[in-house]
Amino acid sequence: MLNSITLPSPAKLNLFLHVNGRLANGYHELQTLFQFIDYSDEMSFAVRDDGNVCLNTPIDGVANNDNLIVKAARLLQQKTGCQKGIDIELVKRLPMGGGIGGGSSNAATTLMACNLLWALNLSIEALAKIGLELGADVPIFIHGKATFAEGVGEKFTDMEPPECTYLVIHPGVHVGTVDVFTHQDLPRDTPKLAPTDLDMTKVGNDCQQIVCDTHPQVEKALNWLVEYAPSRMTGTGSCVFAAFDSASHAHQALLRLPSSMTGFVCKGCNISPLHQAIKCIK
Ligand SMILES: C[C@@](CO)(OP(=O)(O)O)[C@H](O)COP(=O)(O)OP(=O)(O)OC[C@H]1O[C@@H](n2ccc(N)nc2=O)[C@H](O)[C@@H]1O
Ligand SMILES: Nc1ncnc2c1ncn2[C@@H]1O[C@H](COP(=O)(O)OP(=O)(O)O)[C@@H](O)[C@H]1O
Repeated sequence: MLNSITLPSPAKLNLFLHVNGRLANGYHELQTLFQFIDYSDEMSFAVRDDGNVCLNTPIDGVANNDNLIVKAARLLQQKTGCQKGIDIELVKRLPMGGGIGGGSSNAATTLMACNLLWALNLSIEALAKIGLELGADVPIFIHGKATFAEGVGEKFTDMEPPECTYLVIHPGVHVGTVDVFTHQDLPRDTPKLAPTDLDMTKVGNDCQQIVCDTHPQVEKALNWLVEYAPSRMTGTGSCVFAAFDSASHAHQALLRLPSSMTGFVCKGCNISPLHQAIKCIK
């Protein structure tokens, strides 16, 4: 019986992001293409018999009770009546509030790991439904395949975009998702696309302009990156990315990055590194 496990908790990019409308509950209807990247936090889990959920590596500025990791494990206990607990260690690499989904990914990895270690045998669909209660982006990390997502991000049509090499830049600012979605100037009326009609040359990120207006550092990062390749923001920001024709060209550009920004080179993955790792264990 498996008692402990170490898993990656990868980031995602929104290769495009359209806002199609606003629902009565204030949430927005979106269309987006999610792709995972091979740049991840690392999470280790070990079963406890006393029922406690212990995150032994707290994140600065995030109380453990507010941490999506702890919330995910407790929600799973509550949904299943499981009496077991869990010790969790996190190595944080993903910038927070960067639109690359670190918190949501950590929650998804926790749900997947506890499902295995507590021998709950919940399906991916059941875990994704539980994950949606924690955040709109959690289900995609449980789904684990690059996908065209609709609704608030829970209706999926799987796709296989090219697994490009990306340079991802963090402009050194945090952008709050709520601030973007409550901004009066956010365009909210982009017509819906049929997934089969998706043409990547004709789509963009509807949140990008207002984030550039409110956070000039994001615009600066986009303008720096566009000298090398077409650049775009992911999610509600603040990270921006561009596809490069080789890892060495991306690393050469990274060496010239202004000191106010940080960045990393990664590769797009149409199967999440989390799911690749779990497949190797099973
Ligand atoms: C828009 C995306 C695209 O990937 O942005 P990023 O957060 O990744 O940048 C995500 O769907 C975000 O997902 P997530 O970060 O899990 O959002 P949640 O915690 O569920 O919601 C945070 C807040 O964003 C707003 N929100 C979120 C999702 C959505 N479809 N409509 C919204 O209006 C709501 O105000 C909500 O209170
Ligand atoms: N495990 C976690 N990792 C990162 N952020 C978390 C976590 N738990 C809660 N949060 C909160 O969620 C916010 C958004 O984090 P994150 O998911 O990294 O950004 P984004 O949604 O922009 O991709 C953070 O600023 C933090 O306050």
